[in-house]
Amino acid sequence: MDLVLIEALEVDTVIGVYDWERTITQTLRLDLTLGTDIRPAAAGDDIALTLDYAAICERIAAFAGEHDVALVETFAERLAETLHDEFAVPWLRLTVRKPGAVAAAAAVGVCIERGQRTGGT
Ligand SMILES: Nc1nc2c(c(=O)[nH]1)N=C([C@H](O)[C@@H](O)CO)CN2
Repeated sequence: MDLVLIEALEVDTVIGVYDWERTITQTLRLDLTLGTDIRPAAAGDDIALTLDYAAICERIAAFAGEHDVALVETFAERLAETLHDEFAVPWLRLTVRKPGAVAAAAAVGVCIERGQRTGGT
């Protein structure tokens, strides 16, 4: 399986378990590794035959703007479902970091893997 990468994508959203967090927008930092087979796109030099990382970044920004949840776990799980459904991603690893949430830490967050990681030749 080949991998398409998106690193340190910053998106703004309403997120948090505390009342004061319900009234502000916070920035999340996302790392995504998306499983695919890049060979058809490479053979045809055709963006339509691969995962368009620019389109995926736009979709993630829109998703963040539309959603309002308490936990980074919920954000990660729902985003993974959305990407799986809309971009036919067979496997992904998604890290969601919330910088500044804990003063003594550079960031806190979660990392999930979803889907089937198939072998390649
Ligand atoms: N496992 C989690 N722990 C905590 C979360 C979270 O989303 N997942 N969130 C908070 C607060 O919203 C915190 O980020 C505010 O600083 C606390 N723990």
